[in-house]
Amino acid sequence: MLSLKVGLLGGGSWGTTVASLVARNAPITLWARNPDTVADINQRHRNSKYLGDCVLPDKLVASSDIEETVADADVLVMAIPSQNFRAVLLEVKKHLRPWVPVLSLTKGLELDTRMRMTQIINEILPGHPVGVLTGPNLAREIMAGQAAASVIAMTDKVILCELQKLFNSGLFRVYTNDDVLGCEIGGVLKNIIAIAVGMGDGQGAGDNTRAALITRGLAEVTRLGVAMGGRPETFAGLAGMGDMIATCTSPQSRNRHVGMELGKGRTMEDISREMFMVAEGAKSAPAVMALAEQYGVEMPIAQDVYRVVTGESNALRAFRGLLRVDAGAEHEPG
Ligand SMILES: NC(=O)C1=CN([C@@H]2O[C@H](COP(=O)(O)OP(=O)(O)OC[C@H]3O[C@@H](n4cnc5c(N)ncnc54)[C@H](O)[C@@H]3O)[C@@H](O)[C@H]2O)C=CC1
Ligand SMILES: O=C(CO)COP(=O)(O)O
Repeated sequence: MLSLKVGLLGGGSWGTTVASLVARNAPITLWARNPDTVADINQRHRNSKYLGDCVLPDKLVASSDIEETVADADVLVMAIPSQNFRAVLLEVKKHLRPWVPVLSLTKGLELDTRMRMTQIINEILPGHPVGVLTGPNLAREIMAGQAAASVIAMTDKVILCELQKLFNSGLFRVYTNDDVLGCEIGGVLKNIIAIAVGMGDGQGAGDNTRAALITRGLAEVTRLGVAMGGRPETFAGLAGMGDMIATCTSPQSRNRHVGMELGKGRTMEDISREMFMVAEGAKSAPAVMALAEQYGVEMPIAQDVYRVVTGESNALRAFRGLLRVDAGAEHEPG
């Protein structure tokens, strides 16, 4: 057991899953804003709302007191959806000790500012080492004890290796990477492509179509990621291709689910009304398109997803539109 104390904020599916992984290696407190979730975790070792009947480790302690969770933490982990991330971090700032590493699990951009979560952390908590944990990691599968791999990215190599030990276990292999931007943006952008794939699947598209969308989707994700400063090989790794495959093909993915429902002709408003979990791709799409414009990168698939989630177009038209885009050289020079 490591002696580092971990505070994790966010009592949803992924926050609870990662807290359960860490509980094997180090003492951890999970902060959830909903007192029923806190009671469920502490008394029944379940998070029934988000993870059904999955049994959580006895050692996992939950709290509804953010100060208690953060004040003596040696490491802070953020599992708060992107549009609420800043507000929670501002609350944290009052209680966190200096230099404590802060790790984001969140796969979205802040809509108003187009900022990545690590940029928000740097702005609000300057001086704290900042990183991300990301990869093909569907929460329920991991809770069911299935093997998975992930990437932890941070520029400080010494802290990175210490943090790797917190999350790594037999069935959850954690690799290290120093390309924070590439890993983080890979996790954001694959959600948009998963919506596109869902839109196709919802209309009964075939396996060839799905493979084409995933592959061409990865090409445009890589173009934007590299233009922003990420490394090409990151997008061929777990945080890029790996997460793209898992999210675009799994019935467990919330982003793909949103796409499927759009593909069946439903509106975003209708779909959101029924969902209590976050689908980050739908929220981040406008910020992604703004970044594509800023960096002068063409993203025809993301552009169509953007038009559909904002109600400017519908899934059927989007698909036809994609087929009309001229097919150029597969690999652009440069
Ligand atoms: N579920 C998964 O398999 C994975 C999710 N992620 C990412 O992790 C992040 C969190 O996702 P999930 O836990 O799955 O979402 P979720 O929808 O299951 O849960 C979100 C949680 O955040 C809490 N929350 C929202 N706003 C809050 C606020 N202002 N203060 C306190 N708590 C607040 C909600 O109460 C809820 O407990 C997302 O960015 C997602 O893309 C990453 C990898 C896997
Ligand atoms: O990020 C994820 C898997 O790696 C989870 O994807 P969804 O948010 O689409 O469920």
